[in-house]
Amino acid sequence: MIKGHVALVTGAGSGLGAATARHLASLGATVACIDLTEGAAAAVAADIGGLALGADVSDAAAVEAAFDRLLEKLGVPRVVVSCAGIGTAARILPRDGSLTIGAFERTLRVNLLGTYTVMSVAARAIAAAEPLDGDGARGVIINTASIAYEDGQIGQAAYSASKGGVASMTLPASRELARFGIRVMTIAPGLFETSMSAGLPDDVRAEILKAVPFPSRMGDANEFARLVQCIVENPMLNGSVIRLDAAARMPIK
Ligand SMILES: C[C@H](O)CC(=O)SCCNC(=O)CCNC(=O)[C@H](O)C(C)(C)COP(=O)(O)OP(=O)(O)OC[C@H]1O[C@@H](n2cnc3c(N)ncnc32)[C@H](O)[C@@H]1OP(=O)(O)O
Ligand SMILES: NC(=O)c1ccc[n+]([C@@H]2O[C@H](COP(=O)([O-])OP(=O)(O)OC[C@H]3O[C@@H](n4cnc5c(N)ncnc54)[C@H](O)[C@@H]3O)[C@@H](O)[C@H]2O)c1
Repeated sequence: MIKGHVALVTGAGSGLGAATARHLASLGATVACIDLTEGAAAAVAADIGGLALGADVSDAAAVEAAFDRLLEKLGVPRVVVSCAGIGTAARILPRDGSLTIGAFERTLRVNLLGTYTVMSVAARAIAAAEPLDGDGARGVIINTASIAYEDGQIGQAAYSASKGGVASMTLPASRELARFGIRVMTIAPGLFETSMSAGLPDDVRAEILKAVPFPSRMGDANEFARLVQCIVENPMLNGSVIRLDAAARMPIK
């Protein structure tokens, strides 16, 4: 379902998405790279002979338009990996008495609604495609949560809620899309070396790394990409959330 097929990666302009796009291309896939930052997607797409598509995943019309272009240029993607997302750090009750409801809404729109939107548009196209094997497999959708869905820190109520939603969608989505031969899986990464984690305060990152048993380091984006490959290549992986975290459990803050 990789070599000689089309794949779609969102958030492909950076970090885990970029590494996944590159890895799938190295395995013989033709990869469409969606990102809010079209230039970043274009740089990755140019490197791997893929297609760059600029779109905000929280904007359904933009996602549908990007998908229409993907179908026109490359055809139906059989592997869809949603990495697009934002990290939000905001207290429910900051000292200044402000409300952080806007930050919550923005986080849920991108991380949860954006993931649902891409999954919906992709599933519609994949369900109409020819089955690829004796099982009737047509494709696999892999979403990205975070260990914060279970170990959320102070200031991560919005982020953890968004990732908890992504994790919770996995089983019902896999149950519903089974009739179309579409598998749905979620990866919940721990701390990985990307632009997102680079933006964390040094003390926050240091505290988290103390709680990473082995290997006690940040993950490499290629290690995420290799799990994507494993999921695609093993048809028995369906409806589950896989923590990819070196046994980390995040501290309270
Ligand atoms: C990215 C991948 O998915 C993997 C991961 O998830 S990696 C983990 C990422 N972790 C995070 O992003 C952490 C998110 N949280 C934060 O960054 C911080 O909590 C925050 C920026 C929201 C707040 O920062 P913080 O340092 O607490 O500053 P601030 O809110 O001003 O509070 C300073 C002090 O005032 C106190 N205070 C804050 N709000 C208060 C209030 N409403 N009333 C009274 N006291 C208050 C706090 O107790 C704090 O003291 P503390 O040291 O005992 O906590
Ligand atoms: N890096 C980590 O430690 C870590 C850990 C757990 C989960 N995650 C999750 O992994 C995913 C990838 O994160 P990353 O570390 O590679 O971050 P990153 O910031 O390096 O990459 C995220 C990419 O998503 C794009 N993006 C953001 N909002 C978008 C939107 N509305 N529409 C389209 N594209 C958008 C950004 O432009 C960026 O290129 C995110 O969902 C993140 O929450 C990251």
